[in-house]
Amino acid sequence: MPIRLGPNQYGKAENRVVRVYRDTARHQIRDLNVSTSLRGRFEDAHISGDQKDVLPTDTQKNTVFAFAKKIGIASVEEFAIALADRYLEAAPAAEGARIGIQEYGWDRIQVEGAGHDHAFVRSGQGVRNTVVNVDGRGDGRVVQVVSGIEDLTVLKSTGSEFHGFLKDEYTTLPETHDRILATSLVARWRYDSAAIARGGIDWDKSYDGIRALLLQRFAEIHSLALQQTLYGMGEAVLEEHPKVAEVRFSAPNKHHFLSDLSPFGLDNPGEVFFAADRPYGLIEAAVIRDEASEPGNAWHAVPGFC
Ligand SMILES: O=c1[nH]c(=O)c2[nH]c(=O)[nH]c2[nH]1
Repeated sequence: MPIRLGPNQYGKAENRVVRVYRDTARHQIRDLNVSTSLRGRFEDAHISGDQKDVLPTDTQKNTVFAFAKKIGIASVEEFAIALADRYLEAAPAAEGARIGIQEYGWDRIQVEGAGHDHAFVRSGQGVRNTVVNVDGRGDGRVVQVVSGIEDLTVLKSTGSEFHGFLKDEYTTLPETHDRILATSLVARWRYDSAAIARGGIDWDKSYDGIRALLLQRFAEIHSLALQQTLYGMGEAVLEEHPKVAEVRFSAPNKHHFLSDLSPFGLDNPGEVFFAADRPYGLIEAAVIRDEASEPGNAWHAVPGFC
């Protein structure tokens, strides 16, 4: 029976590494969840069981911690690219490496109006992430970076409408000119591969700017649908960040239904809502620059995006 090995990759998932910078009394920390994967010519490992080409996942884990000390974590993107390059150097059978990182933010605890030197509180608004794919080695290698934010829960209590939609015999949804709009946003943006190759991207600054812009546009756009809000947010990112080639969103529409208080003789002009858990609308969209570079493997194994 003709049978062959299909797509495969292997690595160490969810290495939780915390790097403390303690060169001065004012410490800094970076708190990461790093998942590594190698892909390439690994048929022997699967078919005959010969592991000569396999750089163990344990070694991949050790490299994450050793690199956190040796090169530090300037940004999740830089750290991921350095790890990918290292694995490709160490494992000749590997043709590509994928490094996914989530970063948990920590704010300084405020004590008497000042941020404490070494006590932190987890920042609660969205988890930064990146997925880096490197194919090949040396000058000809292709580096793709998709960075983003997840679990960014936002709500506006007005400035959102939904009407004029298609109706059939099963439609019961009332049209509304004033509703709550809320979502737990996942946004990912792909950097142009040519811009990455030229270098000089300030990854942390770019992340901070895009995050702030997404929030600003969510607040400012008078929404006619979550779809239109997402498009407007993506458009703003592409306009202000020339090194970004495309933005993709996955946004659950966290429905807030007006509670019917009429049985109790009470009116309810948009004041009391039932926050439904499920089902939820799931709105997903990509906003793409016309002359964007080809994505190549950029979206490799990034689930949840159309
Ligand atoms: O912003 C929305 N988009 C939809 O597609 C949709 N569908 C729905 O029932 N409510 C909403 N809201």
